[in-house]
Amino acid sequence: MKRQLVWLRSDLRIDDNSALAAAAAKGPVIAVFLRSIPQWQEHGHGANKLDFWARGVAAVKTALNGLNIPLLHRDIDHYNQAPDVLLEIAREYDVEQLHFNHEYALNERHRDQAVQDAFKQPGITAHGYHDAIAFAPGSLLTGKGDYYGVFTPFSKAWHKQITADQLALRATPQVQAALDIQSDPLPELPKLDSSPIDGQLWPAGENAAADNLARFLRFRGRHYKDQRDLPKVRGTSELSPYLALGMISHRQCLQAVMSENGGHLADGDIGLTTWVNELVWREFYQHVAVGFPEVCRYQPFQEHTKQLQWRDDDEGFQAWCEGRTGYPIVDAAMRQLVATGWMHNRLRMVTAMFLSKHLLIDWRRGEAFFMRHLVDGEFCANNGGWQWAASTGTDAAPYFRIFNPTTQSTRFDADGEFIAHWLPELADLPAKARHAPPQDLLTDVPYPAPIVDHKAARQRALDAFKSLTK
Ligand SMILES: Cc1cc2nc3c(=O)[nH]c(=O)nc-3n(C[C@H](O)[C@H](O)[C@H](O)COP(=O)(O)OP(=O)(O)OC[C@H]3O[C@@H](n4cnc5c(N)ncnc54)[C@H](O)[C@@H]3O)c2cc1C
Repeated sequence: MKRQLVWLRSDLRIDDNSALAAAAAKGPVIAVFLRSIPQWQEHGHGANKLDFWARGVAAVKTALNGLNIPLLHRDIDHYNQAPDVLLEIAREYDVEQLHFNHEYALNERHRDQAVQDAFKQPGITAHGYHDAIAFAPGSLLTGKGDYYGVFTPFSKAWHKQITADQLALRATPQVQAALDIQSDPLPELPKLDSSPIDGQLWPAGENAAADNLARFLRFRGRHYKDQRDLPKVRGTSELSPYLALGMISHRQCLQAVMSENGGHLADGDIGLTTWVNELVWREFYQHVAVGFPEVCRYQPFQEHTKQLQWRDDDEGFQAWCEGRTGYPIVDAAMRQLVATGWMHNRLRMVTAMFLSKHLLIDWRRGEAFFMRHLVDGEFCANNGGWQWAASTGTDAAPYFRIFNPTTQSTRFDADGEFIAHWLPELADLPAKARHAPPQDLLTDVPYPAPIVDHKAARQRALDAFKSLTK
């Protein structure tokens, strides 16, 4: 029987993996991973994500080997080397078909098209599967046949049209007869410009992801709506790194919700259905990347916002990066990001808005900084989130909606515990004073005064947006 080659990328799991299931149904399987560190660095990924990725590959290798599926490992510098490297493997190992799951950002789509073209050869083909999201981009469109540029109608259409087939879990391959092919040893990560965070913070692999999901649904899912905005509470799933690298699938998440929620995704427990909505947001931004590919070239979704005159302010940017803005909630969040590779969603919105509105610094600088530190860094969600905050994107926050960081702080970290945790220098202040410490309480405390005045900065941003012509 001819062999099947599965090319793993951001789908590092053996359960519920469309490409792997399809390959295993056809014949003996070999898997391959192409490590593309220079290319991923060009895409802005930093040590945290690269390390998590490497650990994920190690975990999937163990799982594949348990099925007698060998994992080959190749290093390439750039995606344009992928077609040749894959063809060479296909020829060497007598492969009939290459199988992979689609990725939707622009460079990845170009890479995959080039691979598919290269595989149009006698006796050898390549097949891509829509696996990472429920609807293939282009299959969920507005009445006019356009991609959705607004979330709410997208979400309504998603819930209306979703089918049991789309949600059905793909078969896990059976153990196959051993092949006379050894897995490659996995190389160490090369020296990067910074060290990754402690790997124990984010254990990699599908077992860790499944445990996280089970714990979330058991203990926190039903409280999600009430607790998801409170950064000091562990109220969200913390599954984003696992979803970003496919150590768990959206189908596994949705099936688990349905079994907790009487088979429903949109009705039933409000905590669980609110959580489903976040998974739909994830899917929405992946459709946006395909429907509006300019966003993948770091262009604003809202064309007229190209006119915005962003401020050149390296000092302000540095203060934001290092958590020294004098706005405790912003600074605490930035320190959480740098220390853990993750930031709470509410605070991603607050810090992104602070950079793009209060400091009027180009959102792309913030997007890149997030990408460099996030262990869950994923182009579509990160770009979507940043463009939302900067009022340049789909569903953009209207430009005049500018979060007051201090109000956000008193609302979502009422007792200042999150601030005290990440800014221990403020922990001895009375809880209420931690949100906007009065200068007289800071005489012996090494904490800066606010680098901008909220009111004045807000007005500056409003003026900048008002001056744009549509
Ligand atoms: C400026 C900014 C940048 C962001 N960058 C990223 C990023 O690089 N990678 C990333 O996965 N998410 C990003 N998000 C979305 C969101 O903040 C994270 O997905 C979420 O905080 C992850 O925590 P969680 O897994 O506990 O989420 P939960 O609240 O448990 O949500 C479940 C899952 O839904 C998805 N999700 C939730 N919210 C969103 C959203 N707004 N957009 C898209 N998907 C969502 C994630 O996959 C998440 O794991 C960003 C948001 C903003 C505002």
